[in-house]
Amino acid sequence: MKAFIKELLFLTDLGRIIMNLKKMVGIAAAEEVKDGQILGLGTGSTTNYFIEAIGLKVKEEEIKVMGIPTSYDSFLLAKQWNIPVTSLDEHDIDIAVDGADEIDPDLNLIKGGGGAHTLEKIIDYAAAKFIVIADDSKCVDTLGKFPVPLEIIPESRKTVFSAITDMGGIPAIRKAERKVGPVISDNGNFIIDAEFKKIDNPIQLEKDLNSIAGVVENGIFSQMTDKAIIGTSNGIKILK
Ligand SMILES: O=C(CO)[C@H](O)[C@H](O)COP(=O)(O)O
Repeated sequence: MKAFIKELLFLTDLGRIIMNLKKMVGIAAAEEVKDGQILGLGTGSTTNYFIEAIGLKVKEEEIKVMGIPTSYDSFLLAKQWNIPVTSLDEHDIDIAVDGADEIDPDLNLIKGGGGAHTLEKIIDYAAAKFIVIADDSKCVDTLGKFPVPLEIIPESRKTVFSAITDMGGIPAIRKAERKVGPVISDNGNFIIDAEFKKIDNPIQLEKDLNSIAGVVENGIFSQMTDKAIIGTSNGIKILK
């Protein structure tokens, strides 16, 4: 595995970069995991590489760990890799590793591109250490180009939409693919996306959005990331 990391660090073929960068940071995050730890297993194509790298270490009996998945998707992948699964009821989390849709220089994030941000936030925020992994296309000066995902109670759609509009956002229901109608979250709620274009104060907006009745959770993760492992064409960049 070390040889593979070395090979990826010196990748120069731009055509393979994004996928390989995701794999590179997934493997790098797995290198931080110690035997016996409880892991928060994030959701998304980048985190899938982390879960896979942990699965390989478990298979090779390099480490014994347990995972707490942040979605049905990461639960199924953990099962596929024979990573024992537990819950927050049973264990505290040592390290949570998760992806992001946007990362600002203060390590505030927008997450929820996969609609899993509610459980991701519960698990990532509960971890003793929260590491975000991403390729460098996710790094921005100011959050907001990526619309903020929100999980909402379906009955609250109209009032949530008008509250978001009053706050300067443009809300839209996320439409499902290969199913008619809205995306339904793992918790049975609607996922909506609110465009704010430029978020000057993510800490305040995270609080304000969650104060709207009917909002279960929003996808701004402010002030909680301990470390970001960013994949670039020149190798790995660590942000703290
Ligand atoms: O927040 C998430 C899912 O809800 C993902 O972590 C985020 O969308 C990044 O995904 P990817 O690694 O596929 O780019």
